[in-house]
Amino acid sequence: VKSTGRGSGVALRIRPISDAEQEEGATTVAHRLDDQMVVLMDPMEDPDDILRANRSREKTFMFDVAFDFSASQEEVYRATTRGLIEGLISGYNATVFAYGPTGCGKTYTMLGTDKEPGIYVRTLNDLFRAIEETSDDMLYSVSMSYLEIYNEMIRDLLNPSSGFLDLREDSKGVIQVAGITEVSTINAQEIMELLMKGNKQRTQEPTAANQTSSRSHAVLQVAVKQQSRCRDVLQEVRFARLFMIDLAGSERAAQTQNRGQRLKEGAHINRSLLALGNCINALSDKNGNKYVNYRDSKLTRLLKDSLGGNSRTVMIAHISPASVAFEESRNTLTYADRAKSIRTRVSRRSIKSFLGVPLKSRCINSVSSPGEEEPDKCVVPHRSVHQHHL
Ligand SMILES: Nc1ncnc2c1ncn2[C@@H]1O[C@H](COP(=O)(O)OP(=O)(O)OP(=O)(O)O)[C@@H](O)[C@H]1O
Repeated sequence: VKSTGRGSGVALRIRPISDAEQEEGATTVAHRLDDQMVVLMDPMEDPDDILRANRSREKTFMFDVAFDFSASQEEVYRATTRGLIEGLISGYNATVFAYGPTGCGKTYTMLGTDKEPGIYVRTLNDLFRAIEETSDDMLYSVSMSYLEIYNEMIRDLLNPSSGFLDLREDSKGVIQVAGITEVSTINAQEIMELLMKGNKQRTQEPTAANQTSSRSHAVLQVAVKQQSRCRDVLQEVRFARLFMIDLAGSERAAQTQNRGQRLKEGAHINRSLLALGNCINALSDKNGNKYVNYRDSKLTRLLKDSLGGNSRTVMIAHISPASVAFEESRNTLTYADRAKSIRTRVSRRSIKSFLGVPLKSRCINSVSSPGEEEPDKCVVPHRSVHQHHL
C-alpha cells in the first residue's frame, strides 16, 4: 500500500455496504480499483444507452491511498497516520481529519471499537513507544484533550459540565482552549475508556440519514513538549501538536430533511467545513500568495498553527459504496480531490531556553503564512469550491 508517508495527503476509505442499504435494494457503485484509484458509477444512467455509456457513467478519482471494506484499521492507520509520529516527536505539528457524510465511517476510523480500535489509540500507543525509545536523551511530556465544536461553540468532552470554552492565544502565540481538561495518562486501555466516554458526550441527533448522527466536530489534541536532558548547553524546548479530528457529517442540510435547529446546525457545520476547505484551498495555492483566512470559524482558528506552513495534514475522506449514497459520494470525492493539493512547507517550531529556563520570546515560526500580519483582510477572493455543501 502506498503511504501518505511523512507528508501531507488525502486518503479515501469506502466502508462496507450496510444492512440497511442492502434492504433498500441498493447496489454497489463505488469501487476501489487499486492502491490509489477509486471509481464511482452513476446509478441513474442507463447502461444500455450506448451513446452516453462511456462518457459519463463512470468517474475515476486518484488519491494518495485508497481503501475499501477489506482494509483493516491497522492498515488504514499505518498508511495515513503512523508516519506523522516521528515528526511529532521532532517538533513538527500535524493534523489528521476524518471527512465525509454522516454514517460513512468517520468515527469508526478515528475512534473505532473496543475490538477494532481506530487511529486515536493506535497513534497514542506508537507515540508513547517512540518516546520511550528516545527517553535516555530527551525529556518528554505529553498531554491530551478532547473537545467538540458544536454550533461554533467549544465543549470539553472530558468534562462536559464545564460549559462553553473560549479560544485564547497564549504568550507564545499558540492558540489554546482556556480551561480545557488535560490528561497525561499513557495507559492505552484508560485512554480508550476516556475517549469512548467522551464520544458518548458528543452532540448526536438522529437525522433522516443516520439515527445517531454526530452534529459536532470532535477534536483530540495531543501536545508533546520535548527537551534535551543535557543541561549544560543552550537547550531547545520543542512543542508540537497533533490534532486528530472527527468532523461532523458533510451532507447537505436539505438531504437530511432538516428543519429549524438541524438546519442551523447544518449552517454552522458548513461554516467550519467551508472555512476549512477555504484554508486548505489557500494553503495549496501553488504560488503561495493566497490569504489564509483562519478567523472564519472556531475550527480553523484552533488549527491555525497546525494547518499553516508548519504542519503536515492528512485527510481521510469516507464514502458509502451504495447507489443510494451516490450524490453524497460524488460530492465527497470532489471535495477530497480538491484537497489533494495540500502541500505545506514544514518547519520546526521551537523556543530557545538557557539552562532549562525558557526564554520568554515568541515561538520562532520560520515560515509565516502569506498575509498573516493582516488577519482581518482577505486579499484574494476564495474559490467557491465547496458550494455543494450549501
Ligand atoms: N470500515 C468499516 N467497517 C465496518 N463497519 C464500519 C466501517 N465504517 C463504518 N462502519 C459502521 O458504520 C456505521 C456508521 O459509521 P460511523 O458512526 O463511524 O459514521 P460517521 O461517519 O462517524 O457518522 P456521523 O457523521 O453521523 O458521526 C457504524 O455502525 C460503524 O460501525
